[in-house]
Amino acid sequence: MTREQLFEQILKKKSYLCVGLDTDPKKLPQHLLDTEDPVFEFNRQIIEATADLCVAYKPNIAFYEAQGPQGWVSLEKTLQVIPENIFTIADAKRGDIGNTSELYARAFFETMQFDSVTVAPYMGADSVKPFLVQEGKWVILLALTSNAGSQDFQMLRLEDGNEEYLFEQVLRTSATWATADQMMYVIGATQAEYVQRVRKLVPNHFLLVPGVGAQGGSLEDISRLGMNQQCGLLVNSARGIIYASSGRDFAAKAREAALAVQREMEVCLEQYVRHV
Ligand SMILES: O=c1ccn([C@@H]2O[C@H](COP(=O)(O)O)[C@@H](O)[C@H]2O)c(=O)[nH]1
Repeated sequence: MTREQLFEQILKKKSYLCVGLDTDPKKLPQHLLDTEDPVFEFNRQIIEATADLCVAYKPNIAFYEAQGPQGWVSLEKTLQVIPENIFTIADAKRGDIGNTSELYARAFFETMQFDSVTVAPYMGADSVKPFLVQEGKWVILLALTSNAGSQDFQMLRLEDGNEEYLFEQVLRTSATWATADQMMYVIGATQAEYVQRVRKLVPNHFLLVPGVGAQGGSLEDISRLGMNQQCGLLVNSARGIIYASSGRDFAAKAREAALAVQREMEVCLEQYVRHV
């Protein structure tokens, strides 16, 4: 999917919601446990209930890997039921020496047909570039994450005369590896106060923003400070949507939660994106 196609979907749905499919077998509604593949059945119903309200789905790969071979089967089946025009993100946080990264890229872009994969920047250019060779596929690079530990390295000040934060150096350097048509960045919703610094370095890139909902980040703040004229944001919520209810009504309640976010997004789009 291209940046323009993604923006078209955002305008059409008046939404930049990414639903996180962080499906924990321990949290599944009781009545699904008798089905052949409860994780898939849960995802299928969540997707059916939310597909018109979101523009992306982001399964966090940990939830599937932890289940062994059956987890990979559930993930593959889930990918098959995501409608074509919805952007898919493998939140896998990969990256290794070049030849290993090539195989990670093959795993997520060929064996499984994801549109994008999250990648850690710590090993540098040769660990990221193998994910950039396939047209239409995206790298989403970790830049300023939503967790408290982001302070440990990402917020270190560099003694380079500019006193930049390390995350700013990551943005500056990695922006030379790929254009805004192939690279996005993870910026936590809990980091809204730094988003203007991010936008100075990468004004046109899409930002994948986790951390609203369960982690307490503000959708309004991140939208006001982080939007560009093509929206430029995919805001993820997982637990706040998929676990809105643990009962038989889980899909209907997930829809209600997604709808509430989409309505807030519609207002933000009208306010902050000029040609909406
Ligand atoms: O900085 C980051 C990077 C990734 N995540 C992932 O996003 C979701 C958030 O889930 P919620 O339930 O909406 O909190 C999850 O998969 C994280 O691993 C992040 O939270 N922060």
